Amino acid sequence: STPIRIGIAGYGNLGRGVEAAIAHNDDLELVGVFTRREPASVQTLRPETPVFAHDDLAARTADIDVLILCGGSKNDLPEQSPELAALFNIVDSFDTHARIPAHFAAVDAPARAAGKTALISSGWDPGMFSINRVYGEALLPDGDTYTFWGRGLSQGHSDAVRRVPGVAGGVQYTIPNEQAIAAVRSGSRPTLSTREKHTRDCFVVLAEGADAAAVREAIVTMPDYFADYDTTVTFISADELAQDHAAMPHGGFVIRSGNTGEGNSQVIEYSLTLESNPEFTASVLVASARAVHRLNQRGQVGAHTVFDVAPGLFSPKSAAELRAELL
Ligand SMILES: NC(=O)C1=CN([C@@H]2O[C@H](COP(=O)(O)OP(=O)(O)OC[C@H]3O[C@@H](n4cnc5c(N)ncnc54)[C@H](OP(=O)(O)O)[C@@H]3O)[C@@H](O)[C@H]2O)C=CC1
Ligand SMILES: N[C@@H](C[C@H]1CC(C(=O)O)=NO1)C(=O)O
Repeated sequence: STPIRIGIAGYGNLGRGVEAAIAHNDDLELVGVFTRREPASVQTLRPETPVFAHDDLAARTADIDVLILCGGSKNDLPEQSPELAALFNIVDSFDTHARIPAHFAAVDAPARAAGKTALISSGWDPGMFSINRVYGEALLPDGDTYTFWGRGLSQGHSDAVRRVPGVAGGVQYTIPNEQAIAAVRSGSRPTLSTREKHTRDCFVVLAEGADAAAVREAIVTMPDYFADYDTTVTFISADELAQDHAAMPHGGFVIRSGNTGEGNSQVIEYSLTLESNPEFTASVLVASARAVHRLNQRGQVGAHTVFDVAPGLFSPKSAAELRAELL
């Protein structure tokens, strides 16, 4: 059958991961990368990948079935997703949880008006972890849900750090509280505040002439990202960042601990162990692009989240094949 033609909007860790992931999916074809920078300055994973200017997108609506947005959630996606949802079927990984309802509304209107389909906030959290939280609550109404991440590199928080004025580069690691995890695993269903579950460690390269105290304050007080956590900021050199912080492992798990009928304890757990956060997230985004293409073919326009997508739509297999092989 005809391959699904994919565009990548924004080429960072995630964009590179999508470029790699498309090569693992025979039913997908990469049209090219679209960047706000000078196209010739962008080094892609595969030399044959075409690179275009972001502004060329408006002229390419007939060439792309689904555009995967790989910009940062802090500043890029709030602007790009609504704008591009009016031109293309899109997938994004928007992960500023507190703002997902507003982002959904901002994308839904232009998508509907254009007869396009959007899937926002795909990935693993939000995304695969969200799906498992909703299953846990639906299956075990008498229960509590817990999510733990790391220790690992959060791309959303790292992007947010890099957008702070005076920051030349940086990463953020999320560290789970081991006592909190033990309490959850004991089945005691503890009440835990955001601050009691994780701490956040930032490693930052200061821009020339920037004020370290002002940068630290801007990070640790940042709403929706750091304000609710005990956060450290350590200043390092650009060489240390390149040498010691290039890998992007991550992972975590969702637990639903509940009780059924005659008081029996039931526990559901879904976990991820990721050597590369961006490559795994990209794998979810390309499967999401397949689902969005099918939803649009069925006339299901407007914004969607992973809660609105039947699991089979993520698979390249037909419904009949899935029934025969995976049911
Ligand atoms: N839902 C989920 O589970 C997950 C979501 N995410 C989301 O993915 C987002 C993107 O993460 P990530 O790819 O790591 O972010 P990056 O900082 O690597 O890239 C973000 C954007 O910055 C621009 N950019 C990239 N490199 C450079 C550079 N050297 N100089 C200038 N600009 C550059 C690119 O746009 P352009 O090419 O147009 O310049 C790119 O799209 C995160 O903000 C996070 O919110 C990530 C992981 C999981
Ligand atoms: N969206 C996260 C994916 C997970 C990781 C995370 C965290 O460490 O706070 N929250 O959700 C990311 O950008 O990496």
